[in-house]
Amino acid sequence: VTVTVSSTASHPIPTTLWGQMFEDINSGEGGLYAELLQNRAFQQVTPGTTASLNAWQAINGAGISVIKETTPVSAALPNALHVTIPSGKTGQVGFGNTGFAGIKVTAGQTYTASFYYRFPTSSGFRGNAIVGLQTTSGQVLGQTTVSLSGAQTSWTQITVTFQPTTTPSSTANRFTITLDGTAASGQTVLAEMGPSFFRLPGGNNLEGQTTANRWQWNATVGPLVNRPGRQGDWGYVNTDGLGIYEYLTWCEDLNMQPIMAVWSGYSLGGSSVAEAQLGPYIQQAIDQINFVIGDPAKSAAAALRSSLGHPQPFALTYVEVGNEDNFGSSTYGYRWKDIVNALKAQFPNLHFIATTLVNNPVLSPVPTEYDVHNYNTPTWFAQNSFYYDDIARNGMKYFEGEYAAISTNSSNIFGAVGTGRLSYPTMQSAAGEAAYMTGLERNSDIVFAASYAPLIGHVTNHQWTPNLIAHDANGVYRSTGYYVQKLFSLNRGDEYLPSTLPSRTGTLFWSVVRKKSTNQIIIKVSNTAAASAALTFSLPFGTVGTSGTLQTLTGSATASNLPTNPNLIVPVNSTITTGKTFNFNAPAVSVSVITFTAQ
Ligand SMILES: O=S(=O)(O)O[C@H]1C[C@H](O)[C@@H](O)[C@@H]1CO
Repeated sequence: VTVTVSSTASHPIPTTLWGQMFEDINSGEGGLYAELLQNRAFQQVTPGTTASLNAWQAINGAGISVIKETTPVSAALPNALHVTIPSGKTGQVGFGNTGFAGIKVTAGQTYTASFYYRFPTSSGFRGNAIVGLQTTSGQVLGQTTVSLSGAQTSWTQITVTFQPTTTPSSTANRFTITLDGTAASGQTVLAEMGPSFFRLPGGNNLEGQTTANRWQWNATVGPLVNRPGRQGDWGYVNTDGLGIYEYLTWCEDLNMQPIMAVWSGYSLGGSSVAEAQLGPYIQQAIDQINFVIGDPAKSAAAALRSSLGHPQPFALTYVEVGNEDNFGSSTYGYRWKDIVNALKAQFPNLHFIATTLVNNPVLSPVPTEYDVHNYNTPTWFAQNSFYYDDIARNGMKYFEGEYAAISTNSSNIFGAVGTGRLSYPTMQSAAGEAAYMTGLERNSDIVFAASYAPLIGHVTNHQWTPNLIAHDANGVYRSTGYYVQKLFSLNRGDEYLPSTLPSRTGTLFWSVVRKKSTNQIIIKVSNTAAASAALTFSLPFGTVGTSGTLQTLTGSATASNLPTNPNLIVPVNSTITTGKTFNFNAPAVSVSVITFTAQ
C-alpha cells in the first residue's frame, strides 16, 4: 500500500492524549501502596472470624484472635489483635504476617515497622519484643528488639527500623513480633511510562455496593490511625492508606494531571440517592474538589490540604461525575443536573465528564465530555479503529477512559479464562489495541484522553484479567499491551498529519504525527495480520532524513509476557532507511514506530 502524507496538519494533538487510569483492583493494596502487610489494622473485618485473621498467623503456640476493642486505638480502627502467650512456653512466641502472598526481603534495605500495643490489665511483665522479618520456615532475615512494659494499659505506638542481613531466594517470608516464651509466659498483649493524566479513584471502586461504602475522599486522608478503610468493590478491604493526597502527590511527582471522579449518587448494588437527598453528597463533592484546588483561607478542606504540606492547589481540569452511570441511567438525569449545576457554580473553570452512554439519556446541562469504555476482542479493536471518524464534530469531546482487548470470544467478552478471556495481554491483543490507538490519534481533535484499563493486577490475587502490568511480592511484569502504551506515549506528536487512510476493514493501520519541536515525523504502524505487510511512505517535505529509528514489538499472536518469562516480547530498536519515499515491511502481528526528521 502507498501512504501519501500531507504536509498540512489537520489538527493539534492534545497533550493529554495518552494516560493511565487507576483503581484498586489488587493494584493499590499489595501493589503500589508501599504497605507490605496485608490486613494491617484488621479494618472492616468481623472480630472472631477466620477472615479477620487474614494474612496473620500464630508463632510457636501463641493464642491470637481479632477482638472489638473496648478502648480502641482510634474511632477509625475499632479492632485489635488479642495475643495470649500460654504458660510453659520456651523460645520465641508471638505472631506473624505473610504480606500479600509473600514479602520481598532485600539485605541492606531499611524496613520500618510500627504498631500500637497495650496490656488489657496491668502486669509486672517487662521484656523485649523481637520485631523482624523471617522466612516462613523461621530463618531470621533481619530484626530488632524493643522493650514492652506490662504497666502500659493505654495504647502506645512503637516504631522501629531494621536492615535485613540476608536476601532470601524466595518471597515466602513474614513479618514477626515475638516475645520470649519464658519471660512472657501467661501474658496477654493486645498490630516506572510517561503518562500525561491519571484517572482516579475508579472505576467501580469509586461507587461502593451501597451508598455507605462508596469511596469517600475525607476518609482517605490524614494519619493512618484515622483512616477506617472500606469494603472495596473488588471483594477485599481497602485500607485507604493509598488515599486522595497520595494520589495527588503521585500525579505531581510524575507530572500527570489527575482526572478525578466524584461520587455521583449511584452504587453498584443498584441504589440511587433520591434527588431530595443529594445535598450532603454534593457538599462532599464540593469539599473533595476544594481539597484539591480550593483556597485554604476560604475552605476547610483546602486548609486541610495546606496542613498536610501542600498550600498551593493541585492541577485539576477534569472532574468525572460517577463511573459507568449507564448502569444507573434512569436517575443520572437529575443526579448529573444537580451535581454539575452546583459544582460548575463553585468551580466554573472545571470540565465535568459524563459517564452514561453518549446522549443517552439526553442530559442538561449538555456535557462537554463523555467517558467511553470499550472492552472487546483484539479483532473488534482492529475493526473499530474508525470508531471516532464517524462521530459528528459538534464541540463534544471524548475520553476513552477504559479500553482493552480482554477476550478472543466475541460472544462472551467478560467470561472466565478458558472461555476466551485473556489472563495476560497477548501480542494479538496488543496489536489490536495499537490499531485502535492509531484511530484515537487520528481523531484526537475530539478524543482528548485515552487510558487502558485496568492498569495493574496481582499475579495470583486478582479479580480481573488481563492487566497492563502484573505484580507480586517479587516485582512487576510488563505486558505486550504495556509496551504498546509506552510506544505511543513516549512517541507523541503535537500535531496530526493526514495521510492515505487505512482500510476500515483491513488488518494494517498507521498514524502519522509531527513533533514540531524536533522536526520529527513519527509513524506508528500496527499489522494485525498473520502475514507481513509491505508499505511505501511518500512524504511531501523538502528534506527528509535518510535514516530513522525503528522500534518494533512483535511475537507469536497468542504469546504473553509471563512472570516466568517476563521479557519474551519486548520492543527491539534498529535503524531504517528513510527518505521522501521509503519502504517498510511490517512483520506479522507487530506494532512499529518509525521516527525521522523532515522539514
Ligand atoms: O465489570 S466492569 O463493569 O466491566 O468493570 C470494569 C468497568 C469499571 O469501570 C472498571 O472498574 C472495571 C475494570 O476496569
